[in-house]
Amino acid sequence: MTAPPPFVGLTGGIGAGKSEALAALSRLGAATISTDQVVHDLYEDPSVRDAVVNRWGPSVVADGRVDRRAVAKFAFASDDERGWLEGLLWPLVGQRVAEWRAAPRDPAPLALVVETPLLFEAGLEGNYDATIAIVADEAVRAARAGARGHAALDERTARQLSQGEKAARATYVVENSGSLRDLEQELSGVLAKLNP
Ligand SMILES: CC(C)(COP(=O)(O)OP(=O)(O)OC[C@H]1O[C@@H](n2cnc3c(N)ncnc32)[C@H](O)[C@@H]1O)[C@@H](O)C(=O)NCCC(=O)NCCS
Ligand SMILES: Nc1ncnc2c1ncn2[C@@H]1O[C@H](COP(=O)(O)OP(=O)(O)OP(=O)(O)O)[C@@H](O)[C@H]1O
Repeated sequence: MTAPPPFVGLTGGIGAGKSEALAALSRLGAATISTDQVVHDLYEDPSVRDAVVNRWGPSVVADGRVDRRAVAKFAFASDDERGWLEGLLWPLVGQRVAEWRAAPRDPAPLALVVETPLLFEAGLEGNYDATIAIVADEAVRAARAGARGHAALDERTARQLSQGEKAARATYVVENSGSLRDLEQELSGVLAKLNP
């Protein structure tokens, strides 16, 4: 029997380029999943929608759908509120990722890569065969994140480890201050190391 593909956690600061890295890894032959996207999908689940309405009231729903900007304002207002939301969502995200990981794939991908912004903060590194931190110059990252217009950007940042701490803990550190082509090339090197 051949060994299963390496199970890899990908993280990085807000705006460092995690989503672009995930897209590049997919082009290079990895199977990928984004926990941010899983969270977005979970908000379509009526039981999740009802739970956030029960907690914060009807203003978190617009036209029948959860308004994530409104949720962010409530969730990042205090550690208790943020902790409540993470307690609701993280087990559900874990279940979805486990199902995704177990799905049969033919041909086998070069790696199974999970984008997880809070990988180290949540203590998940032991779940993975290897971890990748995407980092970018602070000014580049701030400009990219600022352009996104995230609600409660400072509070999100405060809940995360610094780029330096993420990089120190990761198996591989990938610099993304240059072009998308440079990013893909670096990630190609990481995939080669993961598949000696
Ligand atoms: C607060 C929510 C509604 C904001 O949605 P929004 O579309 O504005 O942002 P999105 O989900 O795309 O996240 C963008 C970035 O924000 C940061 N972020 C998201 N959740 C958190 C958090 N709990 N703590 C710190 N940073 C966070 C991450 O860097 C992430 O990449 C949403 O992020 C959420 O429900 N977060 C709680 C669940 C969680 O912890 N998700 C992280 C992955 S499991
Ligand atoms: N190397 C690059 N060259 C040009 N633009 C880039 C590069 N890397 C990322 N970007 C752009 O910067 C923005 C943020 O990148 P991306 O969404 O991949 O980061 P992220 O870490 O997933 O961000 P978030 O934390 O906001 O989810 C996007 O608009 C993306 O297209």
